[in-house]
Amino acid sequence: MKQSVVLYKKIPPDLQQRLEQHFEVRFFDGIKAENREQVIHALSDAAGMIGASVPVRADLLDHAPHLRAISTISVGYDQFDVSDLTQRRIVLMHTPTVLTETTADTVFTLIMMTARRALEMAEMVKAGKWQRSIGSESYGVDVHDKTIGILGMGRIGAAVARRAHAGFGMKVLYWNDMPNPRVEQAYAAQRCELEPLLEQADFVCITLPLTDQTYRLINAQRLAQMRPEAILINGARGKIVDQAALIEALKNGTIRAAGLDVFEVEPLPADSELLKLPNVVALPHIGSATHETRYNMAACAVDNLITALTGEVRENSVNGHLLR
Ligand SMILES: NC(=O)C1=CN([C@@H]2O[C@H](COP(=O)(O)OP(=O)(O)OC[C@H]3O[C@@H](n4cnc5c(N)ncnc54)[C@H](OP(=O)(O)O)[C@@H]3O)[C@@H](O)[C@H]2O)C=CC1
Ligand SMILES: O=CC(=O)O
Repeated sequence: MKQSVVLYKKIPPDLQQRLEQHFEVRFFDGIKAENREQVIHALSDAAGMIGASVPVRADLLDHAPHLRAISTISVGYDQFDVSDLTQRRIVLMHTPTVLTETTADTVFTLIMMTARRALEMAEMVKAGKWQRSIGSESYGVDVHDKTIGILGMGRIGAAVARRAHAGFGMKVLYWNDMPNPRVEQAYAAQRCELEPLLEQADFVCITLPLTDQTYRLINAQRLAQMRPEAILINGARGKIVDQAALIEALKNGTIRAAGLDVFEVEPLPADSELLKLPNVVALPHIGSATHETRYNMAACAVDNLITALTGEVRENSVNGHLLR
């Protein structure tokens, strides 16, 4: 008899078929109040789960006594309590690498849009308000030859550093718990403490995971350490920034602008003050959202679940090494 798995995000039909070759698949379009009882029922004999964008914690896991693997269609895994999963002997799989370049492109999109005020200017043109040559009040700032400060020099941070160094001639500073000799050599990146990085960078880019240590890392005090001309880019997780403090800093000119793909609460409420600020570019968490990359992530996650439940986990596991 096939093992049963809960699929809680829509994936391309050919990938669902690949799953179905190995498992009995019970599909749910997300996990929400309306279908929670049915999900819990399906979890009662499930060996695996695969999906994204939903916290999967003890309130669900307590109903899944046979669960052995969860495959998240994301690289970030802050929706999970890894030590609880490990205690339950559930392996957590994720999708690093396949989304690195696309997410770095999104970070650079935010850098360009905020620096050149592309959204404001495009909205002005669309509104039919472009009636004469623009004046200095509408100018942006250069990106090339500036200093970028990258918080979290992992996969995505390094891909951002490559674009900054090779494409824009930028000086690269970074803050990371361990040195990254490869980026130091390849992109002349310099590792620094957080405070000097914040004091020097024209662009501060967050590419860190959300953890207890990084929660609200960028608070009012750290925003005040940034240059008034500096731009904050968050392509990682909203909760790494104190959003109320950021709104204040953007309103009172502590920093120039912010480019945000992620927010404390998602979807960002339509009445958020952030949306009223002209110096904010807000995207709906689209870091990896291209057809190619989302397909590759789903394929990676499907293969991860198959390996975790039928083979030997060698890569893409968050806690596999703790379970051997
Ligand atoms: N907006 C979007 O759609 C997307 C957002 N993301 C987010 O981006 C994050 C980063 O992804 P990725 O680059 O693949 O992950 P990596 O693990 O490769 O990089 C994270 C880096 O941050 C460092 N780091 C972690 N904690 C700290 C800390 N407390 N202090 C200093 N450095 C720290 C890590 O160092 P070390 O390894 O030495 O601990 C590592 O170098 C993901 O966790 C996810 O949340 C990812 C993809 C898309
Ligand atoms: O936010 C996206 C991810 O893959 O993590």
